[in-house]
Amino acid sequence: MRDQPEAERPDLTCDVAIIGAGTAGIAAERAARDEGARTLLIDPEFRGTLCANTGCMPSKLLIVAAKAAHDARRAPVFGVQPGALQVDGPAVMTRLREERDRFVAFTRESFDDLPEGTAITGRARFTGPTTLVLEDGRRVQARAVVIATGSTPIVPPPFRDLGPRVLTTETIFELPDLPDSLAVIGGGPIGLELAQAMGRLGVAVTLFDRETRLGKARADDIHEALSQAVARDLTLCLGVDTEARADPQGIRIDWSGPQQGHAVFSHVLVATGRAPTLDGLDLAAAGLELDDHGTPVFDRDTMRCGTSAVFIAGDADADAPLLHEASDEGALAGCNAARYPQVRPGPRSIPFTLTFTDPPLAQLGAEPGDDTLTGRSDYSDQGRARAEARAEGLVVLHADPQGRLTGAELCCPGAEHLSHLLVWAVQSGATAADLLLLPFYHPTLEEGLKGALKEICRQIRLPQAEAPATTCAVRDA
Ligand SMILES: Cc1cc2nc3c(=O)[nH]c(=O)nc-3n(C[C@H](O)[C@H](O)[C@H](O)COP(=O)(O)OP(=O)(O)OC[C@H]3O[C@@H](n4cnc5c(N)ncnc54)[C@H](O)[C@@H]3O)c2cc1C
Ligand SMILES: NC(=O)c1ccc[n+]([C@@H]2O[C@H](COP(=O)([O-])OP(=O)(O)OC[C@H]3O[C@@H](n4cnc5c(N)ncnc54)[C@H](O)[C@@H]3O)[C@@H](O)[C@H]2O)c1
Repeated sequence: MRDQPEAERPDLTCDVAIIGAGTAGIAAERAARDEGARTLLIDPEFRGTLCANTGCMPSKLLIVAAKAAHDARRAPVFGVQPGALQVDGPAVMTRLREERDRFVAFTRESFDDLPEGTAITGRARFTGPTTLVLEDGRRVQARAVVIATGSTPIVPPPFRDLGPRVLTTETIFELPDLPDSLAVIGGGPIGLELAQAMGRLGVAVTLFDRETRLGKARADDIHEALSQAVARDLTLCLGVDTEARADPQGIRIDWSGPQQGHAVFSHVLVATGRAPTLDGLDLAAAGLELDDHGTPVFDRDTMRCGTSAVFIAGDADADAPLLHEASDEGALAGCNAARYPQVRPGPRSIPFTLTFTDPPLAQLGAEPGDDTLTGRSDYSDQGRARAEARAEGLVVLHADPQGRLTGAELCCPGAEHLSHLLVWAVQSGATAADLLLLPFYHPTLEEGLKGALKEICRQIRLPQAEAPATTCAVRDA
């Protein structure tokens, strides 16, 4: 530094500068510090993670309120009469925000544990391969940089500039009351989860998507189960183009394609995807190679961008925009940034997505190939699901020619838990026969997996023996 002219001398120096204090950035900072690096964690707001503020947690809080309404509405199936159902919209939104704020406070408290001088408030942009400048003019020089700037909702042109009735996940959780009616544009995880929850809370919801496939469901029968389920709570309008304009009563949506029509909604939720937050970072100054979408080209085993000293993690890399991936990628990026130039590949978990509809949609592992074995379990008459009056959907398991499980698709009651068991089984290298030898308690949703596991075993003559203690004959003896 000493031979740099004073005007170019950095105000702040460190081994690893992390841009963005969300889940990925927090994990990167911790991992780099654990490796002995001097770190700076830079964020304009330090408001806590997206997950806690406007992502996973508030969306799940809305979903649990919707579940309470749904359970009350279907209680008469069991002979239980809860009386006339009333949903208190302001109370739903108040509880959501109170609980959300608790989660946010926890993520903010983690900033208090940072070593003094580590948290730097400001918006960063590159001025060179490992140099940054903050809005207030402070210059930062690092040995390596981690980009962990997250993502931002995409709002297509027809929905821009129509005022506060057009919502994104940045604004929907701030509503003082539930909307009277809601058009949801986009049937990905965000659109599906929030549309079904709002529908169950009594909001008249129509979900529009320009594609005919919801939630990127990979298998036709899984998609069929999902769309049948959500269509009970809302109106589906798929494969259509939408136009929007302001109307005295709200927002008018005109749609065209296989179906045509128009309607006025009090609010519109735009859930048409999220883009990495890379604008304003001046990636050109960092000299990074960019893909067609302007995202740095990086190695997902090391999180390194090309041959540079820049690493990327979380939604910013547009690879797998999920909480557990942001956390894992952050840790890997931070570790490698601290060790730079000694960069090593880190472990990556197998692909796993879970959309919290009811029933949930879960997909894990690789897509099936030509030699993939498949086994199915039908949940439309599964014992425990039937007892709970929610028997529907199916599980499809995939295995390699030796019977080793490689992936699964689920849309059935309990899929969020069943898919966890299955992803653990896949990651541990278990075969279908191995799982059949494990205990299955009765009567559970897990028992429903046996049909699919046996079908795989039959195809390659693997033993279909079950763990003896779980068979009725032994239990009854
Ligand atoms: C409604 C919704 C529901 C979701 N539900 C789930 C779910 O159930 N399960 C799941 O696994 N995932 C879910 N996700 C996805 C998950 O929330 C994200 O993948 C994850 O939170 C991304 O973390 P991140 O660290 O990449 O980004 P963030 O937490 O957004 O952090 C990015 C940080 O970068 C900062 N920043 C941006 N630009 C700059 C700059 N120039 N300089 C300095 N700082 C900057 C921002 O201020 C921010 O603090 C959901 C997302 C949404 C929107
Ligand atoms: N449970 C979870 O894990 C969870 C929940 C919510 C969000 N997320 C994460 O957030 C990310 C973003 O979610 P998302 O649902 O916004 O995005 P997405 O990209 O997954 O889905 C967007 C949907 O909008 C549709 N679409 C795009 N442009 C459109 C247009 N102009 N008109 C009509 N439809 C249009 C697409 O066909 C697609 O179905 C997801 O990829 C996921 O990783 C995860």
